[in-house]
Amino acid sequence: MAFATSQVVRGFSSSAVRNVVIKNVTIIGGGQMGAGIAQVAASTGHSVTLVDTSDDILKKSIKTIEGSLKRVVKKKFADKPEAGEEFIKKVVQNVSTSTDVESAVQSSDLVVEAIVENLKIKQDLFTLPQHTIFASNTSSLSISDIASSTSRQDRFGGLHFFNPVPMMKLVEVIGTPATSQETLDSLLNFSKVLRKTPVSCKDTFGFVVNRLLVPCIMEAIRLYERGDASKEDIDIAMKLGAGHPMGPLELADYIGLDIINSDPNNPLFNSSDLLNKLVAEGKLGRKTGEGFFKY
Ligand SMILES: CCCCCCC[C@H](O)CC(=O)SCCNC(=O)CCNC(=O)[C@H](O)C(C)(C)COP(=O)([O-])OP(=O)([O-])OC[C@H]1O[C@@H](n2cnc3c(N)ncnc32)[C@H](O)[C@@H]1OP(=O)([O-])[O-]
Ligand SMILES: NC(=O)c1ccc[n+]([C@@H]2O[C@H](COP(=O)([O-])OP(=O)(O)OC[C@H]3O[C@@H](n4cnc5c(N)ncnc54)[C@H](O)[C@@H]3O)[C@@H](O)[C@H]2O)c1
Repeated sequence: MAFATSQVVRGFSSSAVRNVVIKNVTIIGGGQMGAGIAQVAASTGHSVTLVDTSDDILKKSIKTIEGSLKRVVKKKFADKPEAGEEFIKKVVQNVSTSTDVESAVQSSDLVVEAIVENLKIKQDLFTLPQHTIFASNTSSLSISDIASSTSRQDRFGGLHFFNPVPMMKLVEVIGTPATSQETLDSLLNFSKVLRKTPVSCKDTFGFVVNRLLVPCIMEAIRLYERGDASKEDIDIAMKLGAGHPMGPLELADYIGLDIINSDPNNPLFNSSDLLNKLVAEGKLGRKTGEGFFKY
């Protein structure tokens, strides 16, 4: 770990901020989001350790990263396919895997948690070395609640990426009242090093994007559930009428219906019988081959 002074970091008016230079990153959870975060961190020269509960899952995560990198290099190295192959090799070499969370975090400057959306499981994760910054990629849980299980709340924040991580430019950086300025600066700076655009947000429910996006998705589900419009027409309407790249039902499948439904009792998100039924049947969207649509 080292400290750096960088000029104006978005969201802060001071002309010089002190932040931890992040080189070694541990990502816990190698699913859709964890694999994507590992990929962008490794692509920008970080040494990444990806942690999950089994070697089989981790093998799948590396396959996902390789598949996504192939799509990235197809455009980036269109004229130089050999350089593209070399780039993929280098990035994959920057990623090691582990099922032992305690040892994986020992030399980390930053740990990003991207495991299942469950407060208790997130809180139970582990104890960390002193200097490490801990960040959660939670979609909807309170960062303060997750941090409350640790005695390191000054070095704890939210780092909320968007799916698919390699393509989506935004990162929401969330501070709680206990998060130190140095931690916030470090997370903002890290996001920029990943070539993302960070925005700052307080630890408020859904942060910015999900506070606005999830009610839209839920209204789309209810429209369909009531039979007001077909699922295809709802998606076409929002693509062509509102300029969204995906319709809300296609996007729900893309995110994962279990993730959308992870806080069904929240009045802001107000779940639906149809969504509960699909999740209960294991129809979680693209990742299981069926959600609102079949894949
Ligand atoms: C209460 C709980 C809350 C629940 C909600 C949770 C939400 C969560 O917290 C936040 C979110 O993430 S919200 C969700 C936020 N997310 C959204 O809202 C996503 C909305 N969707 C989109 O932005 C677009 O549909 C995509 C970018 C996904 C695909 O683009 P498209 O034009 O429709 O289709 P295309 O032509 O196939 O692809 C175009 C280019 O992208 C490339 N590519 C694609 N995937 C790739 C990957 N994984 N890797 C690498 N590359 C990838 C592809 O190769 C192609 O490259 P080319 O070189 O140009 O040929
Ligand atoms: N899916 C999205 O679009 C999206 C977007 C932004 C944020 N998020 C958030 O990111 C997190 C992960 O979501 P996802 O869609 O990648 O889920 P996912 O189901 O694809 O992946 C979760 C991974 O975590 C692993 N895991 C579970 N418990 C673990 C533990 N104790 N230790 C190590 N690994 C463990 C699982 O094996 C799985 O591989 C959630 O908090 C979610 O709310 C999701």
